Amino acid sequence: MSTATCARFCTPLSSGTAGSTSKLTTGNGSGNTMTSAYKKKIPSNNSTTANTANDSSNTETTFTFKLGRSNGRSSSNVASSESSDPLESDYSEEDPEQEQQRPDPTTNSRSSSTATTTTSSADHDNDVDEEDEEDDEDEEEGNGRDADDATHDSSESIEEDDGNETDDEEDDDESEESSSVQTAKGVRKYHLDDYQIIKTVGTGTFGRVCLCRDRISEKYCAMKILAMTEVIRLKQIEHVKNERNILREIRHPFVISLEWSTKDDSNLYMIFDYVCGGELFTYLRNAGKFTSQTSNFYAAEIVSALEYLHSLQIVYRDLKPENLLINRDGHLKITDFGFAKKLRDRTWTLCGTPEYIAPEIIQSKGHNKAVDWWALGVLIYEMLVGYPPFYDEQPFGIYEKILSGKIEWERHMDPIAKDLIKKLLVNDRTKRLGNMKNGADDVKRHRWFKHLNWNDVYSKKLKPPILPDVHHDGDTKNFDDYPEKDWKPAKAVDQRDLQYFNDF
Ligand SMILES: Nc1ncnc2c1ncn2[C@@H]1O[C@H](COP(=O)(O)OP(=O)(O)OP(=O)(O)O)[C@@H](O)[C@H]1O
Repeated sequence: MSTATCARFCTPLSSGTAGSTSKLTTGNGSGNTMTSAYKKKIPSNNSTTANTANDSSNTETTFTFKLGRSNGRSSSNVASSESSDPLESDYSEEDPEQEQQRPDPTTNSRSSSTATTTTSSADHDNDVDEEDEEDDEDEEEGNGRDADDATHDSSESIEEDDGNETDDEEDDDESEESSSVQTAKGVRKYHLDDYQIIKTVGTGTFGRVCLCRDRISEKYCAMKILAMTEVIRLKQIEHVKNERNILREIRHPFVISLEWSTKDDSNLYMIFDYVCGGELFTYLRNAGKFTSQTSNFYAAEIVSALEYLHSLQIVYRDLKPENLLINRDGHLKITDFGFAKKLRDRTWTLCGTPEYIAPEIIQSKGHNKAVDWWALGVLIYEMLVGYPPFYDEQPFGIYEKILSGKIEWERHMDPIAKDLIKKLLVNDRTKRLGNMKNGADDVKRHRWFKHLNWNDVYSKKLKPPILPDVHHDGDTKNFDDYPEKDWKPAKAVDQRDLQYFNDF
């Protein structure tokens, strides 16, 4: 989710009220109960509305949408359980010549959706024997080692799907409202009361993110507060636990740092460093598009982070400008690990934001970290052009365009950047840059990054193209205002439900 924003270019499904959820049966449109659409303004007076529209595709898949991850952008969590391949049937008669419908860059609308789907084993095996083929450049050679060498138990439930693959949870005693944590300065006993909540800076499906001040260290931090009732209702227990567990494991200059997490009987709490510059999304919409140099800077920091995450077998799965925060020093911090997952092989959870979803996710083929490289291609395109390469007013239209593989190119686009995007937006993931035998090195060695010293990237030695306008570390001017009176205390969950979060 995000702040200061807008709906995405496309609009998912039907409209509703912020914070609620929706269930959609694709096909005849029956079964839709929708959720939320935020209406927000971007600071630059670009007003935006999160439009939503009824979907009318003809499959029998049930989707549950989680909306309102960002102000003005709706995000959706899709749980699909009735069809082994929910989207494929819609693409049999696609028209490859169909003109790409261009988004109006003056609207700041984006719908994001995340889908969780349980598919049949038949589908899972579709791709298992894919092999790499040589591409037209050295850097693209590979053997597709990441692509699909395993089978998967398709009968997993949504929770089981993610939960089973997050077997790195440690037993710990940190599931109290206070806990002792080893810090650089020794053991600290953390309490929720240590944090003085100052202001809401973001909202999400399950709650909100607040700027707060650590009374002990006097540092500003961001507290993500998730109402357990909502997490349970939206069947996101395992995603939230994944998020916490993965965040505890990682440390990287361009990834948000989790300081502490806890719960009480109504909420889950995660405390992060506060990133006061706001979202890259806001800067991009205000600028219209970025120069090749600016895009290159942000892309490089993302490549560095993705390489790190993938080295830990973590697939991020939600790359988009809304989830990229700009720190006071101008460097990026990737946030929102709600869809990140520790992989054993492939995973079948359908998730992401429509414009950023890779073809193999749409086709329920099982996917791996290649989806992040696909999303990087979408992101670089969006930074350079101002809107994403696959656009339609409805998610199914977006999916259709993604599968068609047809991309419209701006005449004056940097040809070297275009070459990289083309190599990332390859439908066959075994030929996708980043997912071949040299992994991230192939991306790092691409000509668009030729001038970079990657150690300098990691060490934040590159000069940031944008320095956020902030006066102090706790400045909230880059975030929208949220009426604080809108927040009612979350309901306490009963003991039985509380057990779902025993290890949080
Ligand atoms: N560490 C942080 N510092 C500053 N702002 C933050 C921080 N973390 C999150 N935010 C703001 O809060 C918003 C919501 O955060 P996040 O996306 O993590 O929440 P979420 O509940 O997972 O959202 P969603 O329901 O869309 O998945 C972000 O888009 C960002 O604008």
